Amino acid sequence: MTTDTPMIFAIPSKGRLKEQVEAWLAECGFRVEMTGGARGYSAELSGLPGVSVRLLSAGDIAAGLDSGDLHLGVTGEDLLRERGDDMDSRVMLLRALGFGRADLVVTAPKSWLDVDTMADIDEVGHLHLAKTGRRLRVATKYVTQTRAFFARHGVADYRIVESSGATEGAPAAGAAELVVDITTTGATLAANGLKVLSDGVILKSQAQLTASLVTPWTEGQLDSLARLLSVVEAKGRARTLATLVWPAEQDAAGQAAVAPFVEAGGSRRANGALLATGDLFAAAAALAQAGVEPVTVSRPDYVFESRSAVLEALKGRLNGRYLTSMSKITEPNGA
Ligand SMILES: Nc1ncnc2c1ncn2[C@@H]1O[C@H](COP(=O)(O)OP(=O)(O)OP(=O)(O)O)[C@@H](O)[C@H]1O
Ligand SMILES: O=P(O)(O)OC[C@H]1O[C@H](OP(=O)(O)OP(=O)(O)O)[C@H](O)[C@@H]1O
Ligand SMILES: [Mg+2]
Repeated sequence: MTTDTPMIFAIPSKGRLKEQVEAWLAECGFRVEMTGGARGYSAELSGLPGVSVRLLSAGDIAAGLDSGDLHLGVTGEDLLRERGDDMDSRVMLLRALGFGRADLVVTAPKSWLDVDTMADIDEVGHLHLAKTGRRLRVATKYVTQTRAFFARHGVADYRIVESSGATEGAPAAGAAELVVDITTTGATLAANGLKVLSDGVILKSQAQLTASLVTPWTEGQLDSLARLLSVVEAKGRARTLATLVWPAEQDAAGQAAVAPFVEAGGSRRANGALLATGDLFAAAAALAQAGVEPVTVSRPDYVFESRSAVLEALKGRLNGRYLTSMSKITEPNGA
């Protein structure tokens, strides 16, 4: 079924996530076709009608999912969590995409030799306040997550200095004592003489395919999501599996040899099996041992399954809450 109002799907228009998102979509077999010219900010996905693609900054995608202006988007989990401690009530993370990885961390100057943990920060905070009458300053643009993390560790004697760029330079510039920022290679922290506290990892972030729970979803829009998700999940599954094929006349011996691997997370095929790639060499050895040959191995492009647990979980969360009046969600039936 095609919808009259398309599902709105936002992807990064710039920055470090842009190319990786485009590569991921291409790998799934979708082409992003710009509508309104190559320099426009709207597009369609080839082969997937009913989806309107918007190109936005990663930060705006998090905001649009949170406000309900978008149905679906790809952005960093760090940016989503920054929308509020209660963000899980407004958006649902559908799938971690394995790229755009960055850690949100609490850092202190390397020269603070006695400081290694959040408990040390608590102590230093008290001392600093007693000695100077001022609170320890923490430079960050991740205010929400910094507050929640410091509270969880019982650290109260600090204040946040909001920073929107070059945050790691704050201590050297005399603008703050501590820094909370994201790091990937650690090069920026090292260049600024900062170290990550041993219990200072606030979030291990990566790009997430995310649905808004506050936008009204029609049945047709959920159908579009179902099609997109089935392809994305089929591609993800394919990456973890390999197909083994052996001669028909040796099928009984072949199936017996791979039975333990099928049980551990594979499935039988006619004259072959679909197995976890991690089991591949052990299975090949078992087949050789049983005298089954030749065995050919290939990687599937997609492995489709009829149900998506993630989609059913999303429907469960939407059920009766934000659906438009015309649409009705069928409960996942146990059949
Ligand atoms: N090394 C990194 N540095 C910064 N962001 C990274 C890094 N690796 C992954 N990311 C992720 O990329 C996203 C931010 O991307 P980007 O800076 O392009 O977007 P933006 O913040 O919306 O744009 P702008 O910084 O221009 O406002 C975040 O989710 C972040 O976690
Ligand atoms: O651990 P690293 O590999 O060194 O990467 C982390 C740094 O990269 C990003 O800055 P960016 O260059 O995007 O500048 P920004 O501060 O303007 O976002 C991020 O804010 C960190 O400063
Ligand atoms: Mg940035």
